[in-house]
Amino acid sequence: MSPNGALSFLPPGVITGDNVRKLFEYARENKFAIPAINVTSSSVVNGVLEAARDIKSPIILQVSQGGAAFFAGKGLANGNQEASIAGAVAAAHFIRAIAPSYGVPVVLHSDHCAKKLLPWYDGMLDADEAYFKEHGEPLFSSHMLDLSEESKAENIEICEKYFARMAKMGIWLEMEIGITGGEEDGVDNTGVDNASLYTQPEDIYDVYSALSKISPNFSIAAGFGNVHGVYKPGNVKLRPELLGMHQEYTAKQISNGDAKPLFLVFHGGSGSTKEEIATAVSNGVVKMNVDTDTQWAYLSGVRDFVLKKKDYLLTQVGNPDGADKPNKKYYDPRVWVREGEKVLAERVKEACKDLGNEGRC
Ligand SMILES: O=C(CO)COP(=O)(O)O
Ligand SMILES: O=C[C@H](O)COP(=O)(O)O
Ligand SMILES: [Zn+2]
Ligand SMILES: [Zn+2]
Repeated sequence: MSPNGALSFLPPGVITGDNVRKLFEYARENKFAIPAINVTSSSVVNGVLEAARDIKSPIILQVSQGGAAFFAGKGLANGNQEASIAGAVAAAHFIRAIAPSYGVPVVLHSDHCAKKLLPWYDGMLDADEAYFKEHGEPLFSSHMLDLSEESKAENIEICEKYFARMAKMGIWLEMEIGITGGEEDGVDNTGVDNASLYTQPEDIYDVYSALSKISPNFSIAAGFGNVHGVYKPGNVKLRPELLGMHQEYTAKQISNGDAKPLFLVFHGGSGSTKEEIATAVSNGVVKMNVDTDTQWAYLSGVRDFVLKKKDYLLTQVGNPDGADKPNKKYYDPRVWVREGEKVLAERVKEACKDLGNEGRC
């Protein structure tokens, strides 16, 4: 652990621009990483922020396209990504309003955006530009483009186009090359050929070389066997040691003395072993995404409460303490939703500890 307050140069609340790069540089130098937790409601946001505050950890909150639509409300039409745009913007404003109260730096990010979802991305960038006009910084800290299903040339070309627009506001870009298995935003990659789950060092260098001409503020989600979700151990193996090879290859090409020039992102963090996580971090992973395990944690808290208090939850009035006893204090969402938040917060703390992110600010 670094001395308390090592990241005190960062303000509490949502950080953008150079501050995001400084955070990732500091993490890469000091061999730790920051978990990125998918948030789908204000309750999930609060549970994650509470955990980060309690153990003095910087934190990344991210919305997926589906998670953003949920934030806006599943009752809204989303045919043209309107709910995903409105929900992402609403989540961002909520997080911006509340994050300073928790006293830790927060990176506000959007998750996978495949080619067919670019209208969602455009909507978020419009919101960034409007916010930038008024406040001199973007609404979000960073966004992810995931063109990993397209050809490498098209992937890089679309990234360059968007990154030029983002760089004007100092927005960080996370891009993906090599496919994450499992499922994301309804894109089913469960049957994808194993070889495409492991990104090649030459491909990473091509990305680095194109994007570094625009701005240093980008990271690469390289496939090293990553899979979204938690499954029985199968035939795909996580190989975080490959990331060291990527660093070496790019370092050799640019030969400027920088041994670890890449900022790398670990997708599919749920279900990974402590050892896999540590190896990834030692090879320059600065961000690890965790969704499935935090979903499970939240559910576990609610489920255990409901099962334990079942006899207080079957009728509005009447429980083991008396036929006339009201059950309001058990079915109030502030009681049972809170139980989900508590277990979620513990899982977030575990992710921070696994990544060496505890006590950093
Ligand atoms: O990579 C993720 C989000 O982009 C999260 O993956 P898991 O759900 O496997 O943790
Ligand atoms: O892409 C993976 C994340 O876990 C987001 O999942 P989601 O698309 O179901 O919200
Ligand atoms: Zn992907
Ligand atoms: Zn992912």
